[in-house]
Formats: sequence, C-alpha cells, structure tokens
Amino acid sequence: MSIQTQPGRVTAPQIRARKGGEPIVSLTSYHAHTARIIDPFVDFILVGDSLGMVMHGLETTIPVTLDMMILQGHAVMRGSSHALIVVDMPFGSYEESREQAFRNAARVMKETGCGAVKLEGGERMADTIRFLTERGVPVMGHVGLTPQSIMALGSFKAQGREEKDWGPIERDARAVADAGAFAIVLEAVAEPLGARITREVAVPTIGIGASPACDGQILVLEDMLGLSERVPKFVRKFGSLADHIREAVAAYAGEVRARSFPAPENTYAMKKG
Ligand SMILES: Nc1nc(=O)c2c([nH]1)NC[C@@H]1CN(c3ccc(C(=O)N[C@@H](CCC(=O)O)C(=O)O)cc3)CN21
Ligand SMILES: CC(C)C(=O)C(=O)O
Ligand SMILES: [Mg+2]
Repeated sequence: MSIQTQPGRVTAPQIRARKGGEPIVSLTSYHAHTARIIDPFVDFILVGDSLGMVMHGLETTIPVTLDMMILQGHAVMRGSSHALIVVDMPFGSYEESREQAFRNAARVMKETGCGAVKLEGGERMADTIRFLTERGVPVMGHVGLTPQSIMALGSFKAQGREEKDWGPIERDARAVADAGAFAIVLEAVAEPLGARITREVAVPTIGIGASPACDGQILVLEDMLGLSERVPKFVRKFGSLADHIREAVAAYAGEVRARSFPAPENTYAMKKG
C-alpha cells in the first residue's frame, strides 16, 4: 500500500487557485525514472492514457486498460515527491454510469496514491464529474479533441476551426467547470476559442495545441524530448533524445564488437589469495 499523506506535494485545490496567475506547467510521465527527472520543474504530472500509443506502439488509446494506468500511475508516484499526480481514466472505465466511474476512480486513488483523476467529455460527463467531486475524487476535465472518441470522430484533428463549432465546445467547458472539475485540459482547439474559454470558465485551463492564453500548458514528454517518431503539429521539440540514444547505442555496439568494452574497470578482479 502506498497511501500516505505527503506533506509538500501539490494538491488539486492549489492548482485550482492558480486561475489567472502564473502559468501552470505540466508534462506527462509513465515511469518512475522520467517522473524523478521532471518532478522539480512541473506543477502536476499527468499519467496519460497516451501511454498506450507512446509506450506500447498502439494506434489509438482505446485498448488501454485500468490495470495499465494503475501500474504506471504507481510507478510515477514512487518516482516523484513534489508534483500533483493526475491519472487518466481509460476508455470504458467511467462512461457507463456515475457508479462505475466512482468505483474505478476510487480504485485508481487507492492503488496508486494519486491526487486526482482525469476523464474526457463535456456536457455528457457533467453528472459523473459532480458525483465524483462530491465524494472526494478531484477531477480534471478534458474537452476539445478527446482522443478516446477517435472511432466516432474518424481522425485526430483540431476542433472549433469554424465559428459555428464553438458553441458546443464552450458549453462543454462550462459544464465541466460547473460540475466541480478543478481544471480543464483544452486539447487541439483553434484560436481564439482557447483564449475565449479561458476567460469564460472559473477554473484553470490547461492547453495542449490550444492558446498561449490558457492558464497552463501540457505536452507528452516523449514528444517534446524528441523521442516520439511522429508528433502532432502542436508539439515543439525542446530536445533530441532519439539522436542521443542512437549515438550512445552506436558507441556501445562499436566497443562491444571491438572488445574495448568492458574495460578492466568494468570487470571484477579475483580476491587476493
Ligand atoms: N504522442 C502523442 N502525443 C499526443 O499529443 C497525443 C497522442 N500521442 N495520442 C493521443 C492524442 C492524439 N493527438 C493528436 C494527434 C494529431 C493531431 C493533429 O494535429 N492532427 C492534424 C490532422 C492530421 C490528420 O488529419 O491526419 C490536424 O491538423 O488537426 C492532434 C492531436 C494528441 N494526443
Ligand atoms: C495529452 C494529454 C492531455 C492526455 O490526455 C494524455 O497524455 O493521455
Ligand atoms: Mg489522455
């Protein structure tokens, strides 16, 4: 059991209180090692269901299971001590009923020790978000492009690129905020809709492919590090980790083939006598 009070860790109410203030910084992480590295620099870490695509090479996030989210959520908790940890509820784990959502969100909280969960959907999920928040589950909303709806949408594409499409997205954001979410991810929404929603809702908006006016930003860590093979248009590569890995692995392969690795300092000498 990993449940313990952790003094010093960022809480959902603290993120909520950052509305209109200093930008909220966040990234995804799926493992203890990456969580340990990013923890001092971010306000919250999202254990995103994008792990299915990024870690497992899946085409969509649809096959991701609650057990996968719990396993990686627990790893990220062990690797971090400062940031709020938010765990994505995967497709099929919360849409059926408010009761199903609570049962599975409670399992995620009990088995990982995380401080909040995130679920996709606007007006249609408002009752569920209210049910969870009234029962002690901090919920982060997620509107705009909702990747778990890929099969209904047809492709991953930006939302609200025509003014006639703005109304439903604005209503989604308002419904999620009014239902008690402590923050809302706005994914791939055209400008100036992201800025408009940020002005209209009372809780922080966290943009990914949205506006610089959002109250915070998030990216998939492997995308911004230059480790992902294909990335959405909204990504900026702040690093080139794939190149670093290729260089290191090529050097290792060369030394193994030349028998210059391992060197004497990497091997064990016999004990004296
Ligand atoms: N590695 C990774 N990073 C992500 O940000 C991410 C995932 N995976 N998986 C789940 C979703 C999918 N994401 C995406 C993917 C593509 C666009 C995009 O910009 N699409 C183009 C059109 C591409 C097409 O039609 O084929 C666009 O202009 O809208 C947006 C979000 C964001 N999410
Ligand atoms: C990209 C973020 C918002 C996400 O939901 C994920 O990584 O799964
Ligand atoms: Mg997600």
